[in-house]
Amino acid sequence: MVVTRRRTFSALLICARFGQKCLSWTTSSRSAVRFESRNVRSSHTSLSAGDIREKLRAFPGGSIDLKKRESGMAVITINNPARMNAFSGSMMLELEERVHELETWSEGKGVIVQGAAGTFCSGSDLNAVRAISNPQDGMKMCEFMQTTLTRLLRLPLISVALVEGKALGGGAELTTACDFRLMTSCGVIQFVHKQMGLVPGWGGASRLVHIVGSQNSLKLLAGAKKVDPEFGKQIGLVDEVLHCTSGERNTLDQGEQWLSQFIKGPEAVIRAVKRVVLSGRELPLEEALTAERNVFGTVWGGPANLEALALKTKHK
Ligand SMILES: CCCC(=O)SCCNC(=O)CCNC(=O)[C@H](O)C(C)(C)COP(=O)(O)OP(=O)(O)OC[C@H]1O[C@@H](n2cnc3c(N)ncnc32)[C@H](O)[C@@H]1OP(=O)(O)O
Repeated sequence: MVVTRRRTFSALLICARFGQKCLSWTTSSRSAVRFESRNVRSSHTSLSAGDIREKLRAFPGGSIDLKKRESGMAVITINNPARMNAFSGSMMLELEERVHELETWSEGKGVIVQGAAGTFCSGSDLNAVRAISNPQDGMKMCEFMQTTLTRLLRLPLISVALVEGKALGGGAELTTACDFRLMTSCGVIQFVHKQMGLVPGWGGASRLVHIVGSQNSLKLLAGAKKVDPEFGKQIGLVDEVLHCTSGERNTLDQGEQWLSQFIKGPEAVIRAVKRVVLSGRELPLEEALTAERNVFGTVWGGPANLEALALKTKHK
């Protein structure tokens, strides 16, 4: 089904207006959004996802773990340390399930994406890549991951990629599917695709251009340039540098502390903030303004607003 940009983004307006109902729209339709020329194509992942799911299932290993905390912060862990947290086929399927869980978590405010055992993610599992190296399967796998990562980025949660160690290939792409990137002083993000005779396919190039601009994206992709924390901050890819400590827990603590400054307060307000930023990021101005008005309507006169008015809050 080919739809115009306007029609696709009317879904975002529905999200803005009805909040929670947006989640059921997103998840029940399992909509994939693909940009083609000036149109947006909204297609069901099931068009091609059925058979690629079967193929992905044939490459098991590792897991994608999700912990949801009462504080409203969740942690996703890419867990396949024997392969530097490369994505096996089953992990791709599990990521989709975890994103679905977060889409339906109405108490959520933030999510951290990290790798297990001191490194982030080395991209797709090269064993699976070799087995599905024909263009048709490659494109289906890409579509599947693009859809999942687009859904991750569009969660009504503030998301952070916590890069400790290496984020390579698809792992580098995954970092761009979060709102923020934190990196330990010994971390590296590298789009190694060119060295593999590839370009990003999980949506990483499109998102990268939005984050660092086309000049920097060309440098990172055409040069397969290693991004260390200093360079990352300079080009706007990295938001904060964390201490490189031994022990995963410590890095996660630092990440949680950093994120907590942005998710303090009632979930309705935090989720509304994410929605207005998301519509500003993805919609043409007129539609973004409409979406913003609709989101505003969900918090104006709401409990947090009334409480602040009653307390005569001063912003000193
Ligand atoms: C659209 C998606 C495009 C993509 O993601 S393509 C994949 C891009 N990624 C890569 O090419 C990563 C290749 N791996 C490497 O460069 C190095 O292994 C890496 C990550 C720098 C780590 O180097 P070292 O610290 O020296 O460790 P190592 O090489 O001994 O690796 C430890 C074990 O992990 C394995 N591994 C690492 N990355 C993998 C991957 N992507 N798929 C499958 N296995 C992978 C590696 O083979 C090794 O296993 P083993 O101990 O030899 O059995």
